[in-house]
Amino acid sequence: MHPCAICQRSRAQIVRPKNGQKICKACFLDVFESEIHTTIIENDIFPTRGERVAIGASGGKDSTVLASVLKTLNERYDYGVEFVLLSIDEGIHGYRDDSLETVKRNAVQYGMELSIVGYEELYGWTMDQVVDKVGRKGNCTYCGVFRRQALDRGAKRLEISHILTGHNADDVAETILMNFLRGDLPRLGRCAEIVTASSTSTMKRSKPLKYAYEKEIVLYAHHRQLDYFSTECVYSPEAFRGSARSLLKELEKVRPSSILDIVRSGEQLLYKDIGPSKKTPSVASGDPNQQSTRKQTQKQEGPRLQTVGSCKHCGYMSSQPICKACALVYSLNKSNALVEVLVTEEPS
Ligand SMILES: Nc1ncnc2c1ncn2[C@@H]1O[C@H](COP(=O)(O)OP(=O)(O)OP(=O)(O)O)[C@@H](O)[C@H]1O
Repeated sequence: MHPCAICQRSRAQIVRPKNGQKICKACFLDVFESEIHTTIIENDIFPTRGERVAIGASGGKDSTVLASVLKTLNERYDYGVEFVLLSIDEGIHGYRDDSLETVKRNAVQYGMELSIVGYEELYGWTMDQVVDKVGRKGNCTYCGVFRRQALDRGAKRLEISHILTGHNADDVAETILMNFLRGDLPRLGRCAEIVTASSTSTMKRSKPLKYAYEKEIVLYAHHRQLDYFSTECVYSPEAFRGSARSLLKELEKVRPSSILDIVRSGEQLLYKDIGPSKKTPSVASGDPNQQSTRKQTQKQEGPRLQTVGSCKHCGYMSSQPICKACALVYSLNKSNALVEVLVTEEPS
Protein backbone atom coordinates (compact mmCIF):
# COMPACT_ATOMS: atom_id res chain seq x y z
CA MET A 1 0.00 0.00 0.00
CA HIS A 2 1.44 3.37 -1.03
CA PRO A 3 0.85 6.30 1.25
CA CYS A 4 -0.43 9.43 -0.50
CA ALA A 5 2.52 11.37 -1.96
CA ILE A 6 0.97 14.63 -0.77
CA CYS A 7 -0.46 14.08 2.74
CA GLN A 8 1.62 10.94 3.52
CA ARG A 9 -1.25 9.75 5.74
CA SER A 10 -4.03 8.21 3.67
CA ARG A 11 -3.71 5.36 1.22
CA ALA A 12 -2.97 6.43 -2.37
CA GLN A 13 -5.94 5.53 -4.56
CA ILE A 14 -5.25 7.61 -7.65
CA VAL A 15 -2.32 7.77 -10.05
CA ARG A 16 -2.42 11.30 -11.45
CA PRO A 17 -2.56 11.06 -15.26
CA LYS A 18 -0.71 14.38 -15.46
CA ASN A 19 2.46 13.36 -13.63
CA GLY A 20 2.11 9.80 -12.28
CA GLN A 21 1.93 10.98 -8.66
CA LYS A 22 0.17 8.47 -6.37
CA ILE A 23 -2.26 10.32 -4.14
CA CYS A 24 -5.41 9.86 -2.09
CA LYS A 25 -8.86 10.97 -3.23
CA ALA A 26 -9.08 13.98 -0.89
CA CYS A 27 -5.67 15.29 -2.01
CA PHE A 28 -6.59 14.74 -5.68
CA LEU A 29 -9.77 16.81 -5.35
CA ASP A 30 -7.86 19.45 -3.45
CA VAL A 31 -4.91 19.68 -5.85
CA PHE A 32 -7.21 19.68 -8.91
CA GLU A 33 -9.20 22.62 -7.52
CA SER A 34 -6.06 24.44 -6.33
CA GLU A 35 -4.46 24.22 -9.76
CA ILE A 36 -7.52 25.76 -11.38
CA HIS A 37 -7.55 28.50 -8.75
CA THR A 38 -3.88 29.16 -9.54
CA THR A 39 -4.67 29.37 -13.27
CA ILE A 40 -7.46 31.86 -12.51
CA ILE A 41 -5.28 34.05 -10.30
CA GLU A 42 -2.15 33.95 -12.47
CA ASN A 43 -4.13 34.90 -15.55
CA ASP A 44 -6.36 37.42 -13.78
CA ILE A 45 -9.46 35.74 -15.21
CA PHE A 46 -11.89 37.57 -12.90
CA PRO A 47 -10.47 41.05 -12.53
CA THR A 48 -13.78 42.69 -11.59
CA ARG A 49 -15.86 41.89 -8.54
CA GLY A 50 -19.60 41.91 -9.14
CA GLU A 51 -19.14 40.80 -12.78
CA ARG A 52 -21.71 38.44 -14.33
CA VAL A 53 -19.91 35.74 -16.32
CA ALA A 54 -21.41 33.12 -18.66
CA ILE A 55 -20.30 29.49 -18.56
CA GLY A 56 -20.78 27.75 -21.91
CA ALA A 57 -22.68 24.72 -20.62
CA SER A 58 -23.12 21.69 -22.86
CA GLY A 59 -23.97 19.19 -20.14
CA GLY A 60 -20.74 17.31 -20.97
CA LYS A 61 -17.98 16.50 -18.48
CA ASP A 62 -15.80 19.55 -19.13
CA SER A 63 -18.35 22.30 -18.76
CA THR A 64 -20.06 20.49 -15.88
CA VAL A 65 -16.75 20.21 -14.02
CA LEU A 66 -16.05 23.85 -14.86
CA ALA A 67 -19.37 25.01 -13.38
CA SER A 68 -18.96 22.85 -10.29
CA VAL A 69 -15.33 23.87 -9.61
CA LEU A 70 -16.10 27.55 -10.18
CA LYS A 71 -18.98 27.42 -7.74
CA THR A 72 -16.65 25.82 -5.15
CA LEU A 73 -13.79 28.27 -5.77
CA ASN A 74 -16.05 31.33 -5.87
CA GLU A 75 -17.34 30.40 -2.43
CA ARG A 76 -13.93 29.39 -1.08
CA TYR A 77 -11.89 32.34 -2.37
CA ASP A 78 -14.65 34.92 -2.74
CA TYR A 79 -14.06 35.97 -6.37
CA GLY A 80 -17.28 37.95 -6.08
CA VAL A 81 -18.47 36.72 -9.50
CA GLU A 82 -21.99 35.69 -10.54
CA PHE A 83 -22.04 32.72 -12.91
CA VAL A 84 -24.79 32.12 -15.45
CA LEU A 85 -25.10 28.93 -17.51
CA LEU A 86 -25.42 29.57 -21.24
CA SER A 87 -26.38 26.62 -23.46
CA ILE A 88 -26.55 26.44 -27.20
CA ASP A 89 -29.13 24.12 -28.71
CA GLU A 90 -27.59 23.08 -32.03
CA GLY A 91 -30.70 21.12 -32.95
CA ILE A 92 -29.21 17.62 -32.89
CA HIS A 93 -31.95 15.18 -32.12
CA GLY A 94 -30.99 12.37 -29.73
CA TYR A 95 -27.92 14.23 -28.50
CA ARG A 96 -28.30 17.89 -27.59
CA ASP A 97 -31.94 17.60 -26.53
CA ASP A 98 -30.85 14.97 -23.98
CA SER A 99 -27.76 16.85 -22.78
CA LEU A 100 -29.82 20.02 -22.26
CA GLU A 101 -31.87 18.12 -19.71
CA THR A 102 -28.61 17.56 -17.79
CA VAL A 103 -27.83 21.28 -17.94
CA LYS A 104 -31.30 22.08 -16.60
CA ARG A 105 -30.59 19.84 -13.61
CA ASN A 106 -27.12 21.42 -13.17
CA ALA A 107 -28.71 24.87 -13.05
CA VAL A 108 -30.77 23.73 -10.06
CA GLN A 109 -27.87 21.84 -8.44
CA TYR A 110 -25.49 24.82 -8.68
CA GLY A 111 -28.11 27.53 -8.14
CA MET A 112 -27.21 29.23 -11.43
CA GLU A 113 -29.49 30.99 -13.92
CA LEU A 114 -29.74 29.15 -17.26
CA SER A 115 -30.24 30.64 -20.71
CA ILE A 116 -30.68 28.52 -23.87
CA VAL A 117 -30.18 29.85 -27.42
CA GLY A 118 -30.86 27.75 -30.55
CA TYR A 119 -29.27 27.61 -34.01
CA GLU A 120 -32.71 27.47 -35.59
CA GLU A 121 -33.75 30.76 -34.06
CA LEU A 122 -30.40 32.45 -34.88
CA TYR A 123 -29.56 31.05 -38.30
CA GLY A 124 -32.77 29.42 -39.55
CA TRP A 125 -31.01 26.03 -39.61
CA THR A 126 -30.73 23.21 -37.07
CA MET A 127 -27.62 21.02 -37.32
CA ASP A 128 -29.82 18.10 -38.34
CA GLN A 129 -30.99 20.19 -41.31
CA VAL A 130 -27.43 21.30 -42.10
CA VAL A 131 -26.29 17.66 -42.15
CA ASP A 132 -29.23 16.75 -44.39
CA LYS A 133 -28.05 19.43 -46.76
CA VAL A 134 -24.23 19.21 -46.68
CA GLY A 135 -23.76 15.62 -45.55
CA ARG A 136 -21.49 14.39 -42.76
CA LYS A 137 -18.27 15.69 -44.27
CA GLY A 138 -17.56 19.22 -43.14
CA ASN A 139 -20.65 19.54 -40.92
CA CYS A 140 -18.44 20.10 -37.84
CA THR A 141 -17.19 23.31 -39.44
CA TYR A 142 -20.74 24.71 -39.57
CA CYS A 143 -21.39 23.62 -36.01
CA GLY A 144 -18.17 25.07 -34.60
CA VAL A 145 -18.53 28.40 -36.37
CA PHE A 146 -22.23 28.75 -35.46
CA ARG A 147 -21.62 27.79 -31.83
CA ARG A 148 -18.88 30.30 -31.38
CA GLN A 149 -21.12 33.11 -32.56
CA ALA A 150 -24.22 31.76 -30.81
CA LEU A 151 -22.37 31.90 -27.48
CA ASP A 152 -21.48 35.54 -28.18
CA ARG A 153 -25.05 36.41 -29.06
CA GLY A 154 -26.48 34.53 -26.11
CA ALA A 155 -24.11 36.34 -23.76
CA LYS A 156 -24.95 39.68 -25.30
CA ARG A 157 -28.65 39.09 -24.66
CA LEU A 158 -27.78 38.53 -21.03
CA GLU A 159 -25.72 41.74 -21.05
CA ILE A 160 -22.66 39.64 -20.28
CA SER A 161 -19.29 40.33 -21.89
CA HIS A 162 -17.24 37.41 -20.59
CA ILE A 163 -17.72 33.77 -21.63
CA LEU A 164 -15.95 30.79 -20.07
CA THR A 165 -15.63 27.49 -21.88
CA GLY A 166 -14.60 24.05 -20.64
CA HIS A 167 -11.76 23.60 -23.16
CA ASN A 168 -9.17 21.44 -21.41
CA ALA A 169 -5.45 20.81 -22.02
CA ASP A 170 -6.21 17.94 -24.41
CA ASP A 171 -8.59 20.13 -26.47
CA VAL A 172 -6.03 22.93 -26.66
CA ALA A 173 -3.14 20.58 -27.52
CA GLU A 174 -5.28 18.92 -30.20
CA THR A 175 -6.11 22.27 -31.80
CA ILE A 176 -2.48 23.41 -31.61
CA LEU A 177 -1.42 20.17 -33.34
CA MET A 178 -4.03 20.63 -36.07
CA ASN A 179 -2.98 24.21 -36.74
CA PHE A 180 0.68 23.23 -36.68
CA LEU A 181 0.08 20.41 -39.17
CA ARG A 182 -1.83 22.83 -41.41
CA GLY A 183 0.90 25.45 -41.16
CA ASP A 184 -1.63 27.91 -39.76
CA LEU A 185 0.55 29.80 -37.30
CA PRO A 186 -1.73 32.82 -36.80
CA ARG A 187 -4.58 30.58 -35.67
CA LEU A 188 -2.19 28.43 -33.66
CA GLY A 189 -1.18 31.49 -31.65
CA ARG A 190 -4.76 32.46 -30.94
CA CYS A 191 -5.92 28.99 -29.90
CA ALA A 192 -3.08 28.77 -27.37
CA GLU A 193 -4.23 31.86 -25.51
CA ILE A 194 -6.10 31.42 -22.24
CA VAL A 195 -7.99 34.71 -22.44
CA THR A 196 -8.92 36.22 -25.78
CA ALA A 197 -10.09 39.78 -25.91
CA SER A 198 -10.24 42.32 -28.71
CA SER A 199 -10.02 46.08 -28.95
CA THR A 200 -13.02 46.10 -31.32
CA SER A 201 -15.34 43.78 -29.39
CA THR A 202 -16.55 43.80 -25.83
CA MET A 203 -16.70 39.99 -25.63
CA LYS A 204 -13.93 38.21 -23.73
CA ARG A 205 -13.42 34.42 -23.68
CA SER A 206 -11.48 32.40 -21.15
CA LYS A 207 -10.53 28.76 -20.68
CA PRO A 208 -9.94 28.15 -16.95
CA LEU A 209 -9.41 24.39 -17.58
CA LYS A 210 -6.69 25.04 -20.15
CA TYR A 211 -4.05 23.18 -18.08
CA ALA A 212 -6.35 20.42 -16.78
CA TYR A 213 -5.98 16.97 -18.35
CA GLU A 214 -9.13 15.41 -19.75
CA LYS A 215 -8.46 12.22 -17.76
CA GLU A 216 -8.27 14.22 -14.52
CA ILE A 217 -11.50 16.02 -15.39
CA VAL A 218 -13.20 12.63 -15.76
CA LEU A 219 -11.70 11.49 -12.43
CA TYR A 220 -12.85 14.69 -10.72
CA ALA A 221 -16.38 14.33 -12.10
CA HIS A 222 -16.44 10.71 -10.95
CA HIS A 223 -15.19 11.35 -7.40
CA ARG A 224 -17.44 14.38 -6.94
CA GLN A 225 -20.31 12.34 -8.39
CA LEU A 226 -21.24 15.10 -10.80
CA ASP A 227 -24.31 14.80 -12.98
CA TYR A 228 -23.09 15.02 -16.58
CA PHE A 229 -24.00 13.72 -20.02
CA SER A 230 -21.38 11.40 -21.49
CA THR A 231 -22.69 10.46 -24.93
CA GLU A 232 -20.62 11.51 -27.95
CA CYS A 233 -22.20 13.69 -30.62
CA VAL A 234 -24.12 11.60 -33.15
CA TYR A 235 -22.14 13.37 -35.89
CA SER A 236 -18.61 12.09 -35.22
CA PRO A 237 -15.72 14.60 -35.28
CA GLU A 238 -14.24 15.54 -38.63
CA ALA A 239 -11.54 13.10 -39.81
CA PHE A 240 -8.60 15.48 -39.36
CA ARG A 241 -9.53 16.37 -35.77
CA GLY A 242 -10.11 12.67 -35.05
CA SER A 243 -6.61 11.88 -36.34
CA ALA A 244 -5.05 14.69 -34.29
CA ARG A 245 -6.88 13.33 -31.23
CA SER A 246 -5.61 9.78 -31.84
CA LEU A 247 -2.07 11.07 -32.33
CA LEU A 248 -2.28 13.00 -29.07
CA LYS A 249 -3.57 9.94 -27.18
CA GLU A 250 -0.69 7.84 -28.58
CA LEU A 251 1.82 10.49 -27.50
CA GLU A 252 0.21 10.69 -24.05
CA LYS A 253 0.60 6.90 -23.63
CA VAL A 254 4.37 7.01 -24.09
CA ARG A 255 4.90 10.43 -22.52
CA PRO A 256 2.07 11.81 -20.36
CA SER A 257 3.65 15.26 -20.24
CA SER A 258 3.24 15.56 -24.05
CA ILE A 259 -0.14 17.26 -23.64
CA LEU A 260 1.15 20.10 -21.50
CA ASP A 261 4.36 20.26 -23.54
CA ILE A 262 2.34 20.87 -26.70
CA VAL A 263 0.27 23.53 -24.91
CA ARG A 264 3.50 25.24 -23.79
CA SER A 265 4.94 24.98 -27.30
CA GLY A 266 1.82 26.66 -28.66
CA GLU A 267 2.24 29.46 -26.17
CA GLN A 268 5.85 29.93 -27.30
CA LEU A 269 4.76 30.05 -30.92
CA LEU A 270 2.39 32.99 -30.47
CA TYR A 271 2.82 34.50 -33.87
CA LYS A 272 4.61 37.84 -34.25
CA ASP A 273 3.10 40.47 -36.54
CA ILE A 274 5.11 41.01 -39.75
CA GLY A 275 3.04 43.95 -40.97
CA PRO A 276 -0.03 44.22 -43.21
CA SER A 277 -0.34 42.26 -46.41
CA LYS A 278 -0.22 44.52 -49.50
CA LYS A 279 -2.50 42.80 -51.98
CA THR A 280 -5.32 41.56 -49.74
CA PRO A 281 -8.57 42.35 -51.56
CA SER A 282 -11.44 43.71 -49.50
CA VAL A 283 -14.38 41.35 -49.02
CA ALA A 284 -17.57 43.23 -49.75
CA SER A 285 -20.14 40.42 -49.61
CA GLY A 286 -20.71 37.23 -47.66
CA ASP A 287 -19.56 35.12 -50.58
CA PRO A 288 -17.14 32.59 -49.09
CA ASN A 289 -15.34 32.31 -52.45
CA GLN A 290 -14.05 35.84 -52.03
CA GLN A 291 -12.72 34.91 -48.63
CA SER A 292 -10.83 31.97 -50.14
CA THR A 293 -9.25 34.37 -52.69
CA ARG A 294 -8.03 36.38 -49.73
CA LYS A 295 -6.58 33.24 -48.17
CA GLN A 296 -4.71 32.39 -51.38
CA THR A 297 -3.25 35.90 -51.54
CA GLN A 298 -2.08 35.52 -47.95
CA LYS A 299 -0.50 32.16 -48.77
CA GLN A 300 1.54 33.74 -51.58
CA GLU A 301 2.69 36.57 -49.35
CA GLY A 302 3.29 34.57 -46.18
CA PRO A 303 1.20 34.39 -43.02
CA ARG A 304 -0.10 37.47 -41.27
CA LEU A 305 -1.11 38.02 -37.70
CA GLN A 306 -4.81 37.26 -37.31
CA THR A 307 -6.39 40.30 -35.69
CA VAL A 308 -9.88 40.23 -34.23
CA GLY A 309 -12.33 42.82 -35.50
CA SER A 310 -16.07 42.94 -36.23
CA CYS A 311 -18.12 41.41 -39.05
CA LYS A 312 -19.53 44.02 -41.44
CA HIS A 313 -22.79 42.06 -41.70
CA CYS A 314 -23.70 41.11 -38.16
CA GLY A 315 -21.23 43.10 -36.07
CA TYR A 316 -19.97 40.16 -34.03
CA MET A 317 -16.32 39.23 -33.42
CA SER A 318 -14.53 38.22 -36.58
CA SER A 319 -11.01 38.03 -37.89
CA GLN A 320 -12.36 38.60 -41.43
CA PRO A 321 -14.45 41.53 -42.76
CA ILE A 322 -17.37 39.08 -43.06
CA CYS A 323 -17.60 36.52 -40.28
CA LYS A 324 -17.59 32.81 -41.05
CA ALA A 325 -21.10 32.30 -39.68
CA CYS A 326 -22.52 34.87 -42.13
CA ALA A 327 -20.56 33.28 -44.98
CA LEU A 328 -21.83 29.79 -44.08
CA VAL A 329 -25.46 30.88 -43.70
CA TYR A 330 -25.13 32.63 -47.05
CA SER A 331 -23.86 29.44 -48.69
CA LEU A 332 -26.62 27.33 -47.10
CA ASN A 333 -29.35 29.74 -48.15
CA LYS A 334 -27.99 30.56 -51.59
CA SER A 335 -29.24 27.42 -53.26
CA ASN A 336 -32.59 27.85 -51.49
CA ALA A 337 -32.86 31.31 -53.09
CA LEU A 338 -32.71 32.89 -49.65
CA VAL A 339 -29.80 35.21 -50.28
CA GLU A 340 -30.67 37.43 -47.32
CA VAL A 341 -28.21 36.55 -44.58
CA LEU A 342 -30.34 35.77 -41.56
CA VAL A 343 -27.77 36.78 -38.99
CA THR A 344 -28.04 40.44 -39.99
CA GLU A 345 -31.37 40.57 -38.18
CA GLU A 346 -29.71 41.15 -34.84
CA PRO A 347 -27.02 43.80 -35.29
CA SER A 348 -24.62 44.47 -32.47
N1 LIG B 1 -23.98 23.33 -26.91
C1 LIG B 1 -23.16 24.05 -26.15
N2 LIG B 1 -23.64 25.02 -25.36
C2 LIG B 1 -22.82 25.78 -24.60
N3 LIG B 1 -21.49 25.62 -24.57
C3 LIG B 1 -20.96 24.66 -25.33
C4 LIG B 1 -21.75 23.82 -26.17
N4 LIG B 1 -20.94 22.94 -26.78
C5 LIG B 1 -19.70 23.22 -26.37
N5 LIG B 1 -19.70 24.25 -25.50
C6 LIG B 1 -18.55 24.85 -24.79
O1 LIG B 1 -17.35 24.60 -25.50
C7 LIG B 1 -16.48 23.75 -24.74
C8 LIG B 1 -15.74 22.78 -25.63
O2 LIG B 1 -16.70 22.07 -26.36
P1 LIG B 1 -16.43 20.68 -27.08
O3 LIG B 1 -17.41 20.52 -28.14
O4 LIG B 1 -14.98 20.57 -27.38
O5 LIG B 1 -16.91 19.68 -25.99
P2 LIG B 1 -16.22 18.81 -24.92
O6 LIG B 1 -14.71 18.94 -24.95
O7 LIG B 1 -16.83 17.48 -24.98
O8 LIG B 1 -16.76 19.62 -23.65
P3 LIG B 1 -17.99 19.22 -22.73
O9 LIG B 1 -17.50 17.99 -22.03
O10 LIG B 1 -18.20 20.37 -21.83
O11 LIG B 1 -19.13 18.96 -23.66
C9 LIG B 1 -17.41 23.09 -23.72
O12 LIG B 1 -16.71 22.69 -22.57
C10 LIG B 1 -18.40 24.18 -23.43
O13 LIG B 1 -17.89 25.14 -22.52
